[in-house]
Amino acid sequence: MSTDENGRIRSWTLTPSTPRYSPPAGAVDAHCHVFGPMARFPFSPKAKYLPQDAGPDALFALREKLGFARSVIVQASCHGTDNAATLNGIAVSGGTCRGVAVVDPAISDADLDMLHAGGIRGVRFNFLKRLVDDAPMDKFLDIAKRIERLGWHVVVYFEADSLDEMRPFLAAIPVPIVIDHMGRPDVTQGREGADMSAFRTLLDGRTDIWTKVTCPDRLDPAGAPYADFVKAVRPLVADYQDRVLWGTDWPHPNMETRIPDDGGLVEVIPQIAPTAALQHKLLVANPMRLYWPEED
Ligand SMILES: O=C(O)c1cc(C(=O)O)oc(=O)c1
Repeated sequence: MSTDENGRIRSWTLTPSTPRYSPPAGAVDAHCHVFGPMARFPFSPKAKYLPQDAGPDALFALREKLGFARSVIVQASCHGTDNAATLNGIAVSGGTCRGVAVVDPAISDADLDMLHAGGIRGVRFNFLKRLVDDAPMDKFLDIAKRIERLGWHVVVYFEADSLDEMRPFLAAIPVPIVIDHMGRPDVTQGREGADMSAFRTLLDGRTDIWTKVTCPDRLDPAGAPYADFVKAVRPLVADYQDRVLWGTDWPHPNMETRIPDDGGLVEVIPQIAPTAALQHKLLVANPMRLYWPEED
């Protein structure tokens, strides 16, 4: 745990290892965040955690070290619905970042257009009670309908025990859906455990539901080298290879007691995607289709 004199938490390591595995050219980290810097981009008064600054410079330095070319910055809950920090990260990236926003349901069409011009390509709906005060499904559905004209998708974050109540909501969404961290299955149940099976049923119901095969550090209680995560997730990558994404999740919000080594997270990639063809889909072809479709 690393908390500074102002009570601000650091949830990422300052000394990540250099991974032995080298991602393919053009690899995309499709799930990471920026925090602040707070002096320019204050956190939301409703934030459930107060992190130290983790701005674009630190993100780009890590990306370089890990061998990634592009990033998708996902608006972190600590910034609420003010996407300025995310837009700043995209703006200073020279075209190498795109983003996913969190929006107030009352947002105007003009403001959605402004987000698009700033590199946003999706909206995130967060259902974790420890992260947000409310998650109004009817209003989220309205947003999902309004972003269709922009060619965006929605990113949904929920936990495995709420999957059943999510099903009708997800079924009503008219745009592609990306599920954060596979809806947090209990990976110790194994590849055919109840959580993974329920999640596969969801993926089987629609061909435009994608998922991020991310966060072994959050999902595998045994920690590195994340053997249970690998066992449960490798078959998922093989079976849904055209709709899986990978990301570091840096700066790992809330992971202050189990800070992962980012290099160690990259080492997991060739274990869940064991061939060059799978790695290319996971790290290049799939995220490019979703976030840089004009280059596809
Ligand atoms: O599980 C988490 O604590 C978490 C939090 C956030 C966020 O605060 O936005 O994002 C994530 O992807 C994961």
